[in-house]
Amino acid sequence: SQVFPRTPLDNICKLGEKGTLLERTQAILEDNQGVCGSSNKQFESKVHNPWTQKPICMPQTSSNQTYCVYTHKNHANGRGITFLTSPDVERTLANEPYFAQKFPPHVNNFSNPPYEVRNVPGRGNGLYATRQIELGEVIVAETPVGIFQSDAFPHDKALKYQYINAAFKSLPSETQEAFMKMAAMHGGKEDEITERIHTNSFHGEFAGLEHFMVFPQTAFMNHDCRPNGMYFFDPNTLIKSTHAARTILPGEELTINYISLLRLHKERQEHLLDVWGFKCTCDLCSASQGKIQISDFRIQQIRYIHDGLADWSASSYATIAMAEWLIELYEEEHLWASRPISYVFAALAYNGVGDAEKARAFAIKSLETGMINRGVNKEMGPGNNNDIADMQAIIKDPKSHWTWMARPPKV
Ligand SMILES: C[S@@+](CC[C@H](N)C(=O)[O-])C[C@H]1O[C@@H](n2cnc3c(N)ncnc32)[C@H](O)[C@@H]1O
Repeated sequence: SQVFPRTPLDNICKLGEKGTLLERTQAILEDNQGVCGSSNKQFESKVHNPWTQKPICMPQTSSNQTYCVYTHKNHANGRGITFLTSPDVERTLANEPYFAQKFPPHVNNFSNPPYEVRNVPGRGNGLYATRQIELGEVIVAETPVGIFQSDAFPHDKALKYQYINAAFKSLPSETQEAFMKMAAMHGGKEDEITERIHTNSFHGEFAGLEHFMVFPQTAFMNHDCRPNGMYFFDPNTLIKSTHAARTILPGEELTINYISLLRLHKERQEHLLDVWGFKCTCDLCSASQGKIQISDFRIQQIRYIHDGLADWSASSYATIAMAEWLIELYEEEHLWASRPISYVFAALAYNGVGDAEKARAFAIKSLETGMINRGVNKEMGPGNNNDIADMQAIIKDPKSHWTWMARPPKV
């Protein structure tokens, strides 16, 4: 992959060191031209690869940390991307192939989508299928337009808004428009850009540090505790792809999960309220107490079976019957978006007792039903984060996989 030279820190315009807040904000909005004063003029002609404009840095804090706006205006076929992050993180970005890659035509292409935006009282906008969407079909594939290190939101609100606005204003105007179409529903305590970041961001890690990522089209999708969409963020390409987790009929709302699907009702409600700032009104959360209790009971059983099947020690309580039961529980619970996981568990469990045929059949099924949100990603799972590779290995040669006969049948 191509490596770009990084921007040395002293080749950066440090805003906020002088002038009033108004002057500084104005300076940022004027695209950072001549705002650093004459001492920095000597740097102005230098190259800032891979960035298309000169990085803009906050004044350093007492901890000597600074955060800067780094923008690539042409990224992903002209959509643009801006980072508000630390120079340490930026150093690692410069080694990533994000800026050299060619994007497939469906990425950031929102013409002729299989959905329309509709407004539903109580939930704001959402995406609704305008035709049948098949299992696995791509619904949205897009790159983030803004990536903000979570630590880069200082308590000094004026300073925070100044730099967040500078990041926003550095994006192409069409991308700014898409950004402003996102909902601002996080309590109204922040400015309009920050409010949108808090309402719509997904978490991601860059250089091991937490960042908020903004995907304006995916952001139209409401949360559902039993969603019909599943997504995967590929850290190597920065593409977030959302796919149908089952056949979706015309008129159905397209939904994703903002949080883990295996939390109990109360845990989900609390988390969505505390972190996302809304009370979930999805079908499951709006169901009768009886239905919610049955769902919670299934989730508890799923968690128990997961723990057993993930334990490959001699004292594990896992059985093959549990693996079969797990698949039924996922079906009954309508956990389409994570259903492939149940097949992964079953494939490994059958391989563990030396049933190659069943192991292979479930491995195939896991790949057929999606595995989208597994990708090369982490999260919980049967012991490692290489589910796809594991399933492919079992399909190819079950006996060469480490689980082969690793759990002889109990007598
Ligand atoms: C990422 S946005 C989703 C799109 C948004 N509805 C809009 O109008 O653009 C997240 C916001 O949508 C609303 N929302 C999403 N899922 C919801 C749900 N299950 N129940 C209630 N409100 C929901 C909440 O206001 C939340 O802050």
